Amino acid sequence: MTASHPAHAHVLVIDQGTTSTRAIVFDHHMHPVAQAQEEFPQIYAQPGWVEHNPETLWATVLGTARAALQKAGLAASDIAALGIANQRETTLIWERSSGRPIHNAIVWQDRRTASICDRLERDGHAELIAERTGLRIDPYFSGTKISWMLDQVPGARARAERGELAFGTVDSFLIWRLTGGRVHAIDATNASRTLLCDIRSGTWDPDLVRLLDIPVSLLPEIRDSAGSFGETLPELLGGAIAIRGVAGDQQAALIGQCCFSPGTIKATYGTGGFILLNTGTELKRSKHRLLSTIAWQRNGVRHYALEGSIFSAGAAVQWLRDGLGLVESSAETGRLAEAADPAQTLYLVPAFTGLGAPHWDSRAQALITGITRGTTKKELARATLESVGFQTRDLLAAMLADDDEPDRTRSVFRVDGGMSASNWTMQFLADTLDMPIDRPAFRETTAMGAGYLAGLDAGVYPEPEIFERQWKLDRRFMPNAVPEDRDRRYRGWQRAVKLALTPQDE
Ligand SMILES: Nc1ncnc2c1ncn2[C@@H]1O[C@H](COP(=O)(O)OP(=O)(O)O)[C@@H](O)[C@H]1O
Ligand SMILES: O=P(O)(O)OC[C@H](O)CO
Repeated sequence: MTASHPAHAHVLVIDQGTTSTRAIVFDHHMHPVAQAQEEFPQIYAQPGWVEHNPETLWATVLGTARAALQKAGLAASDIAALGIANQRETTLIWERSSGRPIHNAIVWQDRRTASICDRLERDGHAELIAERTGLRIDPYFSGTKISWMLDQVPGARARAERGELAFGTVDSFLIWRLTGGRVHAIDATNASRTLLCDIRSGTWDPDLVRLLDIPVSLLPEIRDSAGSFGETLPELLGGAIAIRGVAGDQQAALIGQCCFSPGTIKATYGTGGFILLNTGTELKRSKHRLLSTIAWQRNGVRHYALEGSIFSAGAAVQWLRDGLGLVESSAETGRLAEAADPAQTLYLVPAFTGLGAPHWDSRAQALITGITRGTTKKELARATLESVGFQTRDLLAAMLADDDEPDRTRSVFRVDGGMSASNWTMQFLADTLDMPIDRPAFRETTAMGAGYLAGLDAGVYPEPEIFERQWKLDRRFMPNAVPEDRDRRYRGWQRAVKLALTPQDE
């Protein structure tokens, strides 16, 4: 990107996501030069539970990082910095002495702590938690998952109190393993998803730590997203590499999409869907059940975002493919949707792991409405893809209602994630939101964002004003729906959602 940098100043990124781990090597112009990816199994031990085997995560991290370096024909000494992006909220606790986890990682989608959340809600803590953390009481976040592990794994609480255990989200766990236990740290974006961090100051909140009964010795140190996280053990990647950029994957995508200005939005459609609106250095509060979250922290200065979190986006497509066996590949859903009968109005509310923003109903049940004798997999595929558009419209409406400058907010909406490959879904999104949707040429924006943070800290990549010039459009989807049809269909979606929500008297 700047001609003065030596050609060996590459950046390696590990993107540890919900269903797969990717590693990408970028050169000093921020061009990707090699990539490796490995999927890993999801563990559904009980209904509503989702776990990952930490050793499998670690194996995929090492495997993909080594493979990417090898494909690039580079050695560790060619890498100026390592960046990490990770699935957020997913919770691990491990032994400080051995680095061995005491339990499988409890994944962000896991609902097992719904009753702990009910108790917090009943005891009147919602306001305090929202004020300090920008979050809501929901099993999604790490805090109640930590409490659950301490209470359910035999001996864990006593060991934690003796200082023998360490907690971390996936970034912390990887930093611990990569540095051989020398660094126990978390970046500010990941900390902001734990339910324990005061996002006004970027520090652990003693009241919340006490409320959830979590020994302070468990907690990692909160650091800038662009900054030093130690060095990898030389034997892991063939030489020591400095870890200099860390961010939760959704925040990393916001950076990779160059949404640096307040009012810009990115939406990532992977397993879930996450829509983030940059609100600058101002911490904005939502009146419409969105989250406030740290977008990144650099030189101790925090930037913030409003976030709408959709728990099932691509997950619903995966269900059609792997659960029902209706399609062989995810991409087939677009072709089926295209051929669906326009006269049928089917709705799928994909509350497979409850509903996130703006409903926050962890017990909501998935449902399909409008089935007739004429319904085929074509209409079901269309309803599945449409559910992503409808859920996004729910969230955009909340963002615009929270916004003092809604016109500015309607100017930049950039998409990425596996599902953004679906032209049919992106056109439906533009139609439903009634605004243009921009898809970038380089879609690994999560890795790009973490790589940018690491390269920026290493002095290899330039400041945001220059970096954002490299963002390139692949395709703009223009809205093209008949307003009456669009709004009638959306009202039908809203009716279907009402049926999926837990009745108030339960
Ligand atoms: N052409 C497509 N049409 C619809 N869904 C797709 C398409 N390609 C990928 N997906 C969905 O995108 C998801 C994978 O996206 P990815 O960003 O890799 O997810 P994650 O980071 O959560 O692991 C899967 O759920 C898959 O079903
Ligand atoms: O790994 P992804 O892309 O599904 O993202 C998961 C989110 O970080 C959960 O909050």
